[in-house]
Amino acid sequence: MSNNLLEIEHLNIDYLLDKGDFRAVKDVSFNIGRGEIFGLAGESGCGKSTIAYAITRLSKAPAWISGGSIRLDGQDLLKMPEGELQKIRWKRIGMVFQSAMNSLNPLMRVEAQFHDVLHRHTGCSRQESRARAEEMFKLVGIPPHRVGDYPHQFSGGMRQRIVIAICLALRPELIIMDEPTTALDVVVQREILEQVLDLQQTYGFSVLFITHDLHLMAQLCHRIGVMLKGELVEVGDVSQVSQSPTHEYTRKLWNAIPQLPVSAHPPGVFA
Ligand SMILES: Nc1ncnc2c1ncn2[C@@H]1O[C@H](COP(=O)(O)OP(=O)(O)OP(=O)(O)O)[C@@H](O)[C@H]1O
Repeated sequence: MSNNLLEIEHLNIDYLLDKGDFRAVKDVSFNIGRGEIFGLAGESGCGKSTIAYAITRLSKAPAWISGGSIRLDGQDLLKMPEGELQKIRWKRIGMVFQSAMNSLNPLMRVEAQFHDVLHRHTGCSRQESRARAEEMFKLVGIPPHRVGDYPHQFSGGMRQRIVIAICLALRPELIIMDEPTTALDVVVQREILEQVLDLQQTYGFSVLFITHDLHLMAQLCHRIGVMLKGELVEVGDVSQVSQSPTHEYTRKLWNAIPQLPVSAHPPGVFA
């Protein structure tokens, strides 16, 4: 068994527009190891989210995956029938996007939303999913008795934690986090990411972590890939990419923020 959980090779993604096709992702290749937190950095519009959506083939028109492969445990997700892929989404690959907290259904108690996802993928009963919801609430630091509340009864940070809890409830092997805490204030953001890190260390899932915040990325990730205008221009360990970047653009990115205390702690540990 390869130590890589996810292998992306020569991925090309186009937006098919009236004024002509636009290649947003150009020949991108990278791997994510089992239990690894991999960060994707780069300025707005460089193609990070386009890749995130493509991994579980959630890209919507006019996006078109025009080439390459995305393998999970050796199986090419791009060639898989939709029915099989549906079993992989959430069950093996969890997704937490920036506006995820708004994706909770306002009319349904949180407990019922857990049940929806858990029942669909595992066939579990209401009682079992309630127990699971309570367990997950504890893990993300929300009092378990609140599983019966509606989304509006929680703060934005709590709602984002709930989405993470639902995502983790199925014990996915990979979690894609695209700007998971950008909408939150820095204190809440830090708390949530510390929890994600704890959970990652307990359960050993892999993470694809996408953020504009390089400082945060350097504190959380083991390896980082840097994108520029659709191309992956650099990939390496967090210490190499932050301390001796090989690409001029990566140097510029680091120089644009205050000096980082990266060497003061091992990757994946908050300072
Ligand atoms: N639906 C769309 N139609 C046309 N072009 C799009 C569409 N979605 C994204 N793009 C273009 O594709 C490129 C990559 O966008 P993408 O959202 O992947 O970037 P990003 O790196 O995630 O940016 P951000 O950090 O701001 O979210 C951008 O130039 C964007 O304008």
